[in-house]
Amino acid sequence: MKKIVIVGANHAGTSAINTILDNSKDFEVTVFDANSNISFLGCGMALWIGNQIDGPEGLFYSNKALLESKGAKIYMETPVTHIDYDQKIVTGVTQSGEEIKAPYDQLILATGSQPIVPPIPGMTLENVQLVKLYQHADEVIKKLESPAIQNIAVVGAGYIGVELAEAFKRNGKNVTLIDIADTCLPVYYDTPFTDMMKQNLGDNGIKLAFGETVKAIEGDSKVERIITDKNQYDVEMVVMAIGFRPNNALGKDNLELFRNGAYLVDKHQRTSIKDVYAIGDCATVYDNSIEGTNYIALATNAVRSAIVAAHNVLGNDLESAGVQGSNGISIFDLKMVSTGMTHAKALSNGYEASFVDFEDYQKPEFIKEDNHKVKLRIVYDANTRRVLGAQMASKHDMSMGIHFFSLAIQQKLTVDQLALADLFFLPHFNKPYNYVTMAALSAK
Ligand SMILES: Cc1cc2nc3c(=O)[nH]c(=O)nc-3n(C[C@H](O)[C@H](O)[C@H](O)COP(=O)(O)OP(=O)(O)OC[C@H]3O[C@@H](n4cnc5c(N)ncnc54)[C@H](O)[C@@H]3O)c2cc1C
Ligand SMILES: NC(=O)C1=CN([C@@H]2O[C@H](COP(=O)(O)OP(=O)(O)OC[C@H]3O[C@@H](n4cnc5c(N)ncnc54)[C@H](O)[C@@H]3O)[C@@H](O)[C@H]2O)C=CC1
Repeated sequence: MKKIVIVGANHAGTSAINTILDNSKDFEVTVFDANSNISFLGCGMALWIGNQIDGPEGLFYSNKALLESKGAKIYMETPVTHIDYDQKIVTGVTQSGEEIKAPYDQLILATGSQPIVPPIPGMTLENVQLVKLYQHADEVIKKLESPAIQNIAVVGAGYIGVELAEAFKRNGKNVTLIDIADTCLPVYYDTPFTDMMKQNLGDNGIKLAFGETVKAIEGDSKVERIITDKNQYDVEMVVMAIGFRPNNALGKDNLELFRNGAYLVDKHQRTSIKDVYAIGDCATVYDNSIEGTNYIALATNAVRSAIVAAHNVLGNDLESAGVQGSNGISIFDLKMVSTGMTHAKALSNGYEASFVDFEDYQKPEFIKEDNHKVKLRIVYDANTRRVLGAQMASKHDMSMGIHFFSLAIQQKLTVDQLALADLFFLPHFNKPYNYVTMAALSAK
C-alpha cells in the first residue's frame, strides 16, 4: 500500500483525508495535528461570541473518530517537528514525548496559518487576545463574562476585526475598532462600499479609529490602554486581527516560497519537491483576476485545494481552476460580497481599469415585503473589457449573485458578455431589467 502522510488536519487536511479515503482503499493515510480538535469553523466564531448561535458544538463537522472510521491513522496533539525530505520521513512528538516516525511515498502539507503578531510592546500582557482557534474563542468568551472587561480595542478592521467588533457590541461592550488604513475592509471593497460599512458600524455604536498606527499596549500585568500614533484608548482587552501569516516552519528551508513565505505550488498543488504537496492557508493559489500567483487565506480555498491535491495523490490528473478570492460578510444586517480585484487594486496592479456602478431595488417596487436596494460595482479592464472584479452591498440577501461574477472572472468573460447573459425574471426574486444586466449595459 502506498503511504500518504498529511501534516495538519483542519479544513484543508480533513478535506484531503476524506477525498483520498472516499475514493480509494489502496492508500495508508497517516495524519498529524498539533491541536486537540479538528475542523473548527472560524467563520462561526463571531456568531458564537455574539450569542447568535446556541454554542460551539455545530461549528465542528469532523473529528478523530470519524476520520479513523474511514481508515486513517490520526495523531492528535502531535506536532510534527521535522521532515526529512530526502529519506521521506515525517517525525512527530506526542504529548508524552514519544517520537513517531512516519515514512511516506507522498506528503501533503496542510499546516495552515497563524495570526500576525505585530512587534509592539505589551503583546504579552494579560487580555491581549489572538483569535484563530476554538481555544482562543473559548478564552475570550470566558473573559467577557468578567464585569472588569467593558472596553475592548479590536486592532485590524479586516474581516475578523469587523465581525468581532459586532460580536463584542452584542455583548454590551464598548468597542474601538483600529486600523492602519483610513477605512475598514480595504482589501475587499472600494470606497463607496467601505463607506457604507463605516456608517453601519458607527450607527451601531462602534468607535472607529481608522488611519491610526498602534504603537504599544500598556498596563500593569493586564491591559489598561492602547496607544496609537494619534490617540490613546483606555481598554481592558485588545484583540489582534491584522491578517494571517502562512505556517511554513516545516518547509521554509527546503521548499520554494512565495513573497509572504507561503509554499509556492502549481495548479496541481505540487511544491518544488517531488511528491510533496501543499494545500490551504500554508500554500499559494492561482488567482484568475490577476492572472498570477497570490496568497488568499480562506476556508473555501483550503477545501478545494485539498480536493485537487488528493486527486493527484490518487493518480488522477486534476488541475485547480484557480480562485477569485470570493468572499462575503454580514454585519448588523448589512451584507457585502466581493470577488476578484477592487478598482483600487486593479489600478495599483497596473491595469487600465474602469468600473460601472448601479443601484436599484432587488424586486419591482410593487413588492413591499423584503425588498431592499442593492448596490453593485463591476470592475473591468478598459482595453480588453475583461471582468476583473465585482462588489455588492444590500440589506437583502443577494449573496448568490456574486458567484456569477466569480465564474465570469474565471472564464475571462467581458463585461459586454454579461450584459446579454440570460437572467430569468420573477417579481418574487428580481426585476425584468435587473441590476446586473443594467450595470453591464451601462459599462462605457
Ligand atoms: C475568526 C475567523 C473567521 C474566518 N471566517 C472565514 C469565512 O467566513 N470564510 C472563509 O472562507 N474563511 C474564513 N476564515 C479563514 C479560514 O478559517 C482559514 O482559511 C482556514 O482555517 C484554513 O484552513 P487550513 O486547514 O488550511 O489551515 P488551519 O485552519 O490554519 O489549520 C492548520 C492545521 O495544521 C496544524 N498544524 C500546523 N503546524 C503543525 C505541525 N507542525 N504539526 C502538526 N500539525 C500542525 C494546526 O494545528 C491546524 O490544525 C476565518 C478564520 C478565522 C480565524
Ligand atoms: N467572511 C470571511 O470570508 C472571512 C474571512 N477571513 C479570512 O481570514 C484571514 C484573516 O482575516 P483578518 O485577520 O481579518 O485579515 P484581513 O486581511 O481581512 O484584514 C487585516 C486588516 O488589518 C489591517 N492591518 C494590517 N496591519 C495592521 C497594523 N499593524 N495595525 C492596524 N491594522 C493593521 C489591514 O489594513 C486590514 O484591514 C483573511 O484572509 C480573511 O479573508 C476571516 C474572517 C471572515
